[in-house]
Amino acid sequence: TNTFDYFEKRGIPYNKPLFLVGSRLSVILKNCDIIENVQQLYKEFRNDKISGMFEYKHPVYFIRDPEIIKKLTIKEFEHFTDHRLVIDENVEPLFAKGLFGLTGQKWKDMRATLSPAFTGSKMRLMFNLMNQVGSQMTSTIRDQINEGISNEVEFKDFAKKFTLDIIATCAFGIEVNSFKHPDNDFFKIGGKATNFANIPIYKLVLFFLLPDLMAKLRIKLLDNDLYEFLDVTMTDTFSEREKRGIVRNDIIDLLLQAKKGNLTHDEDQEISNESFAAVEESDIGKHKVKRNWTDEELLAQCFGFFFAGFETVSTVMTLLAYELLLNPEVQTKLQHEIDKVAQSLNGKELTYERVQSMKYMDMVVSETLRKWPPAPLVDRKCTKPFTLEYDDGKKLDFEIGRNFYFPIYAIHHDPVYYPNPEKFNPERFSDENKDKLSNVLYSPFGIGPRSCIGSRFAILEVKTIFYYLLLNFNFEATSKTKVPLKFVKVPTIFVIDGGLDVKLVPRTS
Ligand code: HEM
Repeated sequence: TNTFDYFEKRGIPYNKPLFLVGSRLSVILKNCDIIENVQQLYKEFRNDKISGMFEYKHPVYFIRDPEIIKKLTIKEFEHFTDHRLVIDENVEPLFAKGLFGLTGQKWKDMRATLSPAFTGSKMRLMFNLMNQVGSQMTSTIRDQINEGISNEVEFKDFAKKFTLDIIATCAFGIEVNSFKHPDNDFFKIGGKATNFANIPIYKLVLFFLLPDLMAKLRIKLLDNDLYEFLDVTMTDTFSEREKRGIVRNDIIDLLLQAKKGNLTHDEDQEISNESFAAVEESDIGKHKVKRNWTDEELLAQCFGFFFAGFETVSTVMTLLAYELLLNPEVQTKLQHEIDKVAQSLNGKELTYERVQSMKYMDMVVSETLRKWPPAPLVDRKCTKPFTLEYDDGKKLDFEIGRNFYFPIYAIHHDPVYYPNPEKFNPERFSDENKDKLSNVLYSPFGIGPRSCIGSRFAILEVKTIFYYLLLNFNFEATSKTKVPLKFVKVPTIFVIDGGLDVKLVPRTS
């Protein structure tokens, strides 16, 4: 309890901590899910721009004010470059050495090495791989329904198959059709390893409370299965590619180019019709870097993409499906747009440009990410002392190692910024309305130089899959569909309790 007077001394309102658990009792007792937790914290001191909470024994600032969030994450980024990570790189290197876990200069260099792989022009090349997954998998589903297999699906599991196949082909060079071969190792191992709901709560608490002890005892947060599987698969793939000079325009190709220092930001080729939610790369991500990366460091990036992109994208897809069930008029309007694109293609393959041209699709995806941002709370760690001046004369000293949170979910649901926030309303992102939204009020992919590197990849994936699904099927609720959705009471991510049952009714042309 020696830290418990931290906010008192600084005159910051705070959530009274309890021995060992700090402000986290309701989470540990599983009394609330991540959304309820973020909303409680946001509303508790609603008139204060900054409040305090205790993550177990650690004091953490909770920043509610958009202008202060912007200042700390963008203008003063150099003082807050890192995330808080409780995983030791000697124990779980593939996790800790991924972009999310890297710190300081190494993070800057890796970000600059990787960011050219995620520009619009690289996404255009990678689109062919995503397109193949979308079109092949949808026709497998249609065939299966024609053969008499039930058209009622649990959508989260269904969406995971799509996202897993896309990550497998784009980041690992492996082609698996998880609808045809649901028992493939990639799906079995990946699904288990990335499900945070499977991590026992006591383990999470110990990692936050005693990270050094966990490292000394060499206890891992995640199962070994995934590390071993990806390690073997990827090491073979890297050497095979280099030996045979295979080019697939996937992330492995780009990493191998990056390893040789041949990958640069091609700004002149940036693509128009950018998705609204996509984040712009900062100058840090665009600087030229010459650094030799080891195979392990490159493998850690693939692992990181897998980890960051599998659960998040499948969650967004499931919540988008949920909103289409509840808002049939949105589904119909979206299908009109899709049908028009399909007609204009006249039997030819879907292209990146056509996907990007769908305005209503972009509005629907943007609104899904507003209402359901899969990362409801994001953190930063102070890496250089900083004094914040705010509210005409108030001062707050951030010392090295101190963390703060900014609550993406709560800002996206604050009626001051989004009137009637629980209503799913894609019109918020119409041409007339969207420009009123700043990058802090709308930040499903985080803010500033450290924001999500995979935003374009994620959005393209969702749009491509929904193009094929809605072209082929109407989504309908079944007698088992639960409304409203409930979430498993875990403190980390949205996990839909009991999943989402959807009936896929084949459309007749
Ligand atoms: C809808 C899906 C996704 C959402 C909502 C999402 C959201 C986020 C958020 C909020 C962050 C932290 C940003 C910050 O601290 O300001 C992040 C970081 C990151 N995301 Fe995503 N993400 C998604 C999909 C993906 C995909 C598909 C990939 C990879 C292909 C990816 C790779 C990463 C990486 C590597 C980071 C760490 C970036 C860094 O520290 O420099 N994400 N993401």
